Amino acid sequence: MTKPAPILFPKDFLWGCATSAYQIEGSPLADGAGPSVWHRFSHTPGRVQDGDTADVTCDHYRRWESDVDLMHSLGLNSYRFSIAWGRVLPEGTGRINAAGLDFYERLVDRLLSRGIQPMVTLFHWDLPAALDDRGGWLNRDIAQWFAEYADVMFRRLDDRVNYWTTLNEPWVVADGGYMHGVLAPGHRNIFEAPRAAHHLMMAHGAAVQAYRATGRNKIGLVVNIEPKYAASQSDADCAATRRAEAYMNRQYLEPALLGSYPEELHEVFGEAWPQWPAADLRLIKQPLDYIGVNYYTRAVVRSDPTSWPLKATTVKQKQHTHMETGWEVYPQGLVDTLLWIKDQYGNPPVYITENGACFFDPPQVEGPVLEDPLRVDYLRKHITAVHTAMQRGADIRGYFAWSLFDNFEWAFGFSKRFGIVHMNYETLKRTLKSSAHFYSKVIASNGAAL
Ligand SMILES: N=[N+]=NCCCCNC(=O)[C@@H]1[C@H]2[C@H](O)[C@@H](O)[C@H](O)[C@@H](CO)[C@@H]12
Repeated sequence: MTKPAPILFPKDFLWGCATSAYQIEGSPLADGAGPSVWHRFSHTPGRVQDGDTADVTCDHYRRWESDVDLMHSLGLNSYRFSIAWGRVLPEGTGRINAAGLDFYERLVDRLLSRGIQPMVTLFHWDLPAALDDRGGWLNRDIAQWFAEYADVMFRRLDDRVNYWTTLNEPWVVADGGYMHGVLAPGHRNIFEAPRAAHHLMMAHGAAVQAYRATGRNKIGLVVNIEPKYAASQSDADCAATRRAEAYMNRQYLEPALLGSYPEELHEVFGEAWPQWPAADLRLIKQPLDYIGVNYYTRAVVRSDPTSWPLKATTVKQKQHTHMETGWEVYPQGLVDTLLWIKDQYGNPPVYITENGACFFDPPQVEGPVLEDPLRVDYLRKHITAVHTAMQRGADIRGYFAWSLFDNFEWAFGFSKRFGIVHMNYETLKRTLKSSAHFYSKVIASNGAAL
């Protein structure tokens, strides 16, 4: 029996971790920063589990130098983070806050000095509250507001940042923030959700268009993809699965890549689905250098006429492990997702911009390392899935584990831990988990340690 050939990734493959500003920085109002909708939302009683806020969280705003050194010690060759729009433009447009720009410039310079490539996300959900007061994602003008902010960042950092992302997961903002009201800004309105989604994508297009005027590097869009599998071959279950796939996975990819929306959205939104001007879709469909895919789990879907608005519901797969969020662990779903993108959208360059899991970590035991075997197994199987898809022709350029640290998990507060590094929120001590050591070995061996 010959040993299987060792898994090896390309020499220039990006190996990183991902975070976002509101989730790790803390000090949301320091040095002239303007509040975001998430600062407002987390300070609104009842919105976030246990009343948690990100006023401190990982205190990365003050500990960023040693945090970059920690990334370097793990052997990361890239790091995906986001800019807090309100630190740079406290009112969202107009006046620039120099201290905010300086923070991100210093962070980028330190990353580069440690041989770590920054991948910078311009919007990771923390919209300036001042813009929400002007309608936020419901105001068509936001496309220009976002392009203005993006241009400020391009002009300051494009000489050092090689990878830009406009938006992180527009689906979560539209679905959580406007359809179901469980995320900032907390609206529950089927007429608002498609408009917010559309204006998010117009903002994406306007920022890419602005980038092409001066930019010299790469820019893309990050979407969360959750592959949908019909619970049965019945017409009802197959139709429900198509609706779910259109609503979550195609509603953002297809205007960006094809300049059109899936037909199923008319059925999903009914009278709430507007007739968008063709010029809007032309703005959204800007040539991209890559697609970022955030993958966590899959969904097995059946028809459910009582479920709003999809008339579809997820069928729990009790035979598989689940995370603390209730998400099924299903590595094959990542292979299927990457091959679906390859086959449906012309094999665009893809980065896995987020992949990770939150399990109930064992209580912190004394000692240098926290054991988290379930997360090691999750990462091993999903990184192997990436390699499998690459061997079958998918053009994957990098992988970012979510997340570097345990951090503020939105409406879950601090109750969910996705980090490969444990965060003690009282002492702010960072402690490597065994998943950090595992990931470090995978990077050092370029995959052979899987
Ligand atoms: N049902 N369900 N299925 C899965 C749908 C996942 C949608 N949420 C995400 O992808 C968020 C992404 C976000 O970027 C990050 O800021 C979050 O911390 C992680 C972890 O939550 C993930």
